[in-house]
Amino acid sequence: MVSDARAAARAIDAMRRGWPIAIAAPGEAPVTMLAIETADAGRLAVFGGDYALLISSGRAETLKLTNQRAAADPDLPVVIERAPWFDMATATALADPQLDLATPLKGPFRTVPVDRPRALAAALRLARVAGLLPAFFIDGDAAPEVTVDVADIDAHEDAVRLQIAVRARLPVAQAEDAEIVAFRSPESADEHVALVIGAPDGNAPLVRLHSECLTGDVLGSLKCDCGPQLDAAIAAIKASGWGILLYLRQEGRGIGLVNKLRAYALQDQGFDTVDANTRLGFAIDARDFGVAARMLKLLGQERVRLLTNNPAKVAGLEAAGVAVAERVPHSLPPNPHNERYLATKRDRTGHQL
Ligand SMILES: Nc1nc2c(ncn2[C@@H]2O[C@H](COP(=O)(O)OP(=O)(O)OP(=O)(O)O)[C@@H](O)[C@H]2O)c(=O)[nH]1
Ligand SMILES: [Zn+2]
Repeated sequence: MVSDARAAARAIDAMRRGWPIAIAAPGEAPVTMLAIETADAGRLAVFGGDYALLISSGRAETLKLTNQRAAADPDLPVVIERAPWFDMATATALADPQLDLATPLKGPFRTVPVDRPRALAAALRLARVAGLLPAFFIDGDAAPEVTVDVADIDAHEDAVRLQIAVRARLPVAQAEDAEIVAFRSPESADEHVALVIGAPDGNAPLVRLHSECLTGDVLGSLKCDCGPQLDAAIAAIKASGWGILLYLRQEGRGIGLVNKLRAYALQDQGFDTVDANTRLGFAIDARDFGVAARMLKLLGQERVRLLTNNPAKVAGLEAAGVAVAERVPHSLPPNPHNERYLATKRDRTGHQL
């Protein structure tokens, strides 16, 4: 099958509108699916058939529905066999952890062996990219709006076709001698940008990979350290002579704004940042730093000094062919609202604070 760069984008659009799609993987029968979050009783009736339910293994673990699996791996899907009493409310309770504590899950549910692992895992990835809860009705008889091949979904997430779209001078409050560079790829609507501060001086640039955080960067949220880290990164780069801030459109560590805010709502119920992601059915960190490496290479930089406390950022750049000559710590004083968040990063996600 010839890869169709637009197929994944069309499938994402269809899922967000509540339309059925199909995913095909080589050697597997195609899976027809309807995202639970955007479905309703009418759409489910049209989807019809003897549908089953698809959730991630992290979500299944939370619901104690694991498929004879030892450890939760968010990439491995779990399929729940159709029961005659299934309806929208049942599916919503499986998909959305908001009511886990308030309303105990009804059952019994029976999981069945996963017969099309690649297509089903790709569905969960596509839901994350679409910013939806990773949960689907599958195997209805409705005709899909679009059929997407797993190769198209891989291409959608691959930065290989990323290019510089435009460069312009952008004096900013902390650095008047800055230039903004915007990047685009044909597959993805994400427009990542780089802020190049100062002029190359022969030394490896001081680089910061900053993942988008609307609440912290724009609204001054005290729940995280993003806003102060952003300001301090620009100041540190300016003070170092020259360097590059990459502003990556990876809101919520790659799960999107709405899903991050769902995680915040779970944090209001007492779960920490790690458990909140797992309860939603996502990986703890869904980011791929290959895109950052590609941006640095397009800017001619294959050796950097990296401002971070996160070893995964160092490893991600190195794996994608950008040498990290030095890791420069980037910690800011905690406030009463983000103390626990920072402690969780240190204790559960390996941050070197
Ligand atoms: N899913 C989720 N994302 C969050 C939460 N709090 C902050 N974020 C996101 O985490 C990202 C911020 O991480 P960064 O500061 O880039 O990186 P880091 O992994 O903390 O590593 P450092 O380089 O050491 O700062 C942003 O995309 C935020 O939106 C949360 O509770 N849940
Ligand atoms: Zn933040």
